[in-house]
Amino acid sequence: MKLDRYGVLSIVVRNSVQYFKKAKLWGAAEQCVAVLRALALTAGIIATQRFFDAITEIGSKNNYSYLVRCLLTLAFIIAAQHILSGLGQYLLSKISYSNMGKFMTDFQRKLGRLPAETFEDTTFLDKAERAKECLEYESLGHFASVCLQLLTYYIVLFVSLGHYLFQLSPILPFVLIVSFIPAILGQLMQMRIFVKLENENLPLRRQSEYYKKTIVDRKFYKETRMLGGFQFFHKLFIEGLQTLTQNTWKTERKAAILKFLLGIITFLGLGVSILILFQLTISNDISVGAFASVFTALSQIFSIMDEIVSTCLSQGSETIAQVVNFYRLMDMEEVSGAGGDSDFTKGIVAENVSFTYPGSSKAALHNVSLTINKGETIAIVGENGSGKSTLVRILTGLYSTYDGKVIIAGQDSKMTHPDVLYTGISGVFQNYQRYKMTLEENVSISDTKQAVDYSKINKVLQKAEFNEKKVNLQSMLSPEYNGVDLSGGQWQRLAIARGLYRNHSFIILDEPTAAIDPIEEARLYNHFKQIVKNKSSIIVTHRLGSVRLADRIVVMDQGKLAEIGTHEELLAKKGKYAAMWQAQIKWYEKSDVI
Ligand SMILES: Nc1ncnc2c1ncn2[C@@H]1O[C@H](COP(=O)(O)OP(=O)(O)OP(=O)(O)O)[C@@H](O)[C@H]1O
Repeated sequence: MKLDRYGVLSIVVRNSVQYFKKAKLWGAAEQCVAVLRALALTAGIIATQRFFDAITEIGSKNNYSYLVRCLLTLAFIIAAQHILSGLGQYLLSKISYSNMGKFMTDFQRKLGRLPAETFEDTTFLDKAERAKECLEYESLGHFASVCLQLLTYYIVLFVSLGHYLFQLSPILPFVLIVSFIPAILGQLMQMRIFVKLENENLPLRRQSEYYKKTIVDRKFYKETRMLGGFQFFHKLFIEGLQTLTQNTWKTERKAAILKFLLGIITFLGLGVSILILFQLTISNDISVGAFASVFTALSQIFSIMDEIVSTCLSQGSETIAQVVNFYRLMDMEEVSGAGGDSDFTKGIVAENVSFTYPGSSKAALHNVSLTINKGETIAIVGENGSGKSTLVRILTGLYSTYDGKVIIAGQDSKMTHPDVLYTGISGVFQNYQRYKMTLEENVSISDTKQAVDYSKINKVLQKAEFNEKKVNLQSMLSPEYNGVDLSGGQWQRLAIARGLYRNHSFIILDEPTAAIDPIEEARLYNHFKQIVKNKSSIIVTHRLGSVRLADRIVVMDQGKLAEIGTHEELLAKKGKYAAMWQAQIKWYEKSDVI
């Protein structure tokens, strides 16, 4: 029989093995302590019985030394129980923290090795978010710990305690277990109710969190205030919160009634167990000491059973879905490919490339063929959604699940490892990052494999015309960390400097210039063309004044390469480019850029 890779048993075994691999000797120590805790608990009940028996017999036997020995044994066992319990807690938290870090590292490494296009898939992003939550709440460690404790603590406890009770009366362990069945059923029903509640509440909670952000988050608040959106978002936030509270309250009420009814049945079971004990004592089948020890231990036994059900069944079954999601993600196929040496004199060649985003039914690119020669600057223009950025991502080797063929610097992008492809490629994209770090780090982060080259940082900042006087290389660029913020335009120049700092033979500017006016952008791009002389480059923009000096211009339309040629050739063609140029020419009329 073949085991389902994501079935409960497989996942329990896999997660426990991972837990042990990460915790090593500490994990073995934790389980040994769990066995000793279980044995100490049973030993405590037996020692209590012996102690009570010794007291009841003291009048007839006068055996004081035996009584003292029983008392000392009991005291020793109780002390051992406390020490073992503390040790167990210590080991659990020690392993939890160190394992959480190790699982998190595995997870981050895995994300780093997944194909870039995976991150365009919203269902994947949702799964990754849930896997992150699973790690943050230490669910993997807790789940492994619960499963292992089931073996090393609860089973050992039940065998040892059950054996003791069975010796007193074979019916006693049976009654205890039967009287606990309603509690098990109750927990299962509660679990279902709460899982349903969680499924209903999850999207509502995310939405409410989002509305809260629109009011208080730095990214949103300016627009929210300016547009007078506070009341609107606040109302949505309150409505969401009310629905969440109502749902929770209804479920809690249902669960409380259920718990109360089942509690009565369990209480009756407890009563029956006491009656049996009483009967056994009266008929001299068990000693008074045995009655006293089991009677005092009954509530402890019940709370242990309750613990098993709530920890193992309830928490365990809630967590398993998260754990399965985590391992499914960890099993996702990674980017792979051969090594090799890139040769950028061979340029970049795309042949009949088509691409559809994961989860999308419409192709973003259809049959695009394009060659970029060494030292050539290609501009890509086209309307919103025409496929410019997608084409760039494929030409730089970021996406590899396309149809057709792409050869980057002599390497087939589907067969070559991305690390090889990215060597020699640099880029600045629309949503470039504003790192909350120093100016120096913000630039040098694009080439962390080399030692920081300060003169190169200054040079690229100059080339990108970054001229913010109030900062130096060590200035922290974030008001949140007592630093300064830059204007949108300066951030864009800084992003271009970052792109130039990285060693490259092929560079892409994918519209990082929206915060710069059209004339300034055109000037910057013309300057850029001089900087990247002898290197292949791509400029993506909507503003045609910036692309006039490109060696060739590619016009994208609905995922297809509609036109290609120099500015003059495309104007002469009187096609899409010529129409776009006519529409924009007035932007540049009074400037000497074009
Ligand atoms: N993550 C995604 N999932 C599904 N479809 C996407 C995704 N990203 C882009 N698309 C779609 O692919 C097509 C091409 O998008 P792309 O971003 O390449 O266009 P673009 O020309 O760069 O647009 P813009 O000028 O607005 O940046 C569009 O129809 C877009 O809706």
